Amino acid sequence: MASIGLFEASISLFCFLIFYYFFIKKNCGYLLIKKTLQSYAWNWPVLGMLPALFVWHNGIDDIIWFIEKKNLTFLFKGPWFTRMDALITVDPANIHHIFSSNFSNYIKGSDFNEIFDVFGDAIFNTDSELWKNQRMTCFSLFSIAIQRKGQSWTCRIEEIRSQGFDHDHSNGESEDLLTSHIKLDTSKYELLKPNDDKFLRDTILTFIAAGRDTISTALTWFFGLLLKHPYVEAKIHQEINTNLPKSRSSQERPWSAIDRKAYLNKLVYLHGALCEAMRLYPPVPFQRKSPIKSDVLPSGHKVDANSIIIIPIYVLGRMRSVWGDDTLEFKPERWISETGGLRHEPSFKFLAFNSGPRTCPGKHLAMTSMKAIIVEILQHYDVKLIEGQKIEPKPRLVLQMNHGLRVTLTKKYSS
Ligand code: HEM
Repeated sequence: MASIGLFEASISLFCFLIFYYFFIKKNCGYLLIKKTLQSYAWNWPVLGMLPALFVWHNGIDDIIWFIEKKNLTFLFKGPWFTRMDALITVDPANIHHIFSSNFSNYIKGSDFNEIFDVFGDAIFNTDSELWKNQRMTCFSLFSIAIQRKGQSWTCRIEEIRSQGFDHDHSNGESEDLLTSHIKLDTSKYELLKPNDDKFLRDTILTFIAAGRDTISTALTWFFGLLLKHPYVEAKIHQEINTNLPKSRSSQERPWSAIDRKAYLNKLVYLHGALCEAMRLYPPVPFQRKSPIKSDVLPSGHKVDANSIIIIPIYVLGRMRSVWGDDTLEFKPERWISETGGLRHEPSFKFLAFNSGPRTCPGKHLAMTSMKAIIVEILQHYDVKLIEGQKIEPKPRLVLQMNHGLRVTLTKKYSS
C-alpha cells in the first residue's frame, strides 16, 4: 500500500515539475507563477500543497509573507499518503485558546513523545497526571536550584544513595536538582520513580537540554543583534554603569545573591533587549499541539481530534498585524513603557517561554542568568563582530545560528 502511494506521488511530482517548467514557467513567467502559487498554495491531487514549497524560493520569508496574507492561520495539506496535514497558526487569540483557556484539550500527543523519546517520560515529553506530578516537583525544587551556585550535575546517584546527602541545610547550602529528585517524597508524587535510574537520567537530561541550549542560543542571537546596533549597546553600557552599586565598582566586597538580583532587576533596558532578541529569534522556534476532542478555534477554524496544530513562534515574532510595521526591526524600546518600566506583553503574543500552565518553569532563572552573563561580558571585554560572516538561523528544535557567531574579545584592563 505504502509503495503504491509513493509511486503515485512520484508520478504526480514528475507531472507537476513538467507542467511547471515547460508550461507555466515558460508561458506565464516566473514571477506570475510564484505569485499565483503563493496566493493560493494549491491543494494538488495526491501531492497536496507540497509543490508550493518548490516555489517558496526565499524559504521562511515566503512562508512569513504567506501566513500574514492568510490572516495568521491556514491549513497545510500534505501529500495524501502521509500524515502531514497541519493547521498552522500564529493568531494570538488561537494561541491563548490552545495554551490557556482550553488547555486540557490540547496535548503534545503520542507522535511528539515518539520523536523526542530521548527524553523518556520526563516533564518535557509527558501529558496529563504524570506531567502534573513533575510540574509540581519542578516548582518546589526550582527555588532550591536557584539558590545553589556553581554546583555541577555530576553523576552522583550511587554516592548519594549509599552515603546519603547532607540533609542539614542550616548552613544555607541547598541541594542540586539530581539529589532533590533522588530524595523525592513518593507519597506526594506517586507517579514519579526516584529509585529508577532511567527516570533520573531522563529528568536530568531534560533539564540540561532545556536550560543549556536555550540560554546559549538566546545569548548568541542577543550578541549578534547587539553588535549590529551600537546605539543599543551604548544604552546598555550606560544602564549598567548608572545602576552599578559603588561598592561593586571599587571591588570592595563580593556580591551577595540579594545584591546581585536587586541590581539585575534594575536593568530594564537590558531586559527589554533580551526579550526583543527572543521575539525575533525564539530559542524554541515552534510548538506542536494536538486536540483530544474536536474544537473550533477563535479564528473560526475547525480542528479534528488528533489533528496536528503547529505554532511557528519564529513567524509569530515577524507578523506585522501582531507587532506593527516595524516588526522586523530590533527595537528594545518596544518593551519599555512610557514611565520607563517594563512594558508587559502577554505570553500568547510573546511565546518564547511558552504560555499557560506549561509556561517554562526556568523563565526567571534564565532571564537572571542571561542578564548576569551579559553584564559580566560587557563590563570586562570589548566585543566586536568579525566582518563578512553570514548570520542566519539553522531551523532545528533549538534555533541555533547556522555558522555560529564569530567575535573578537579584548580584555578591558581598566575594569
Ligand atoms: C532562554 C532560556 C529558555 C527558553 C527560551 C525556554 C523556553 C521554553 C519553552 C518554549 C518551553 C516549552 C517547551 C514545550 O513544551 O515544547 C520550555 C519548557 C521547559 N523549560 Fe524552558 N526555556 C529556557 C530556559 C530554561 C531553564 C534555564 C530551565 C531549567 C533549568 C528550563 C526548564 C524547562 C522545563 C523543565 C520545561 C518543561 C515544562 C513543561 O513541560 O511543563 N528552561 N522552556
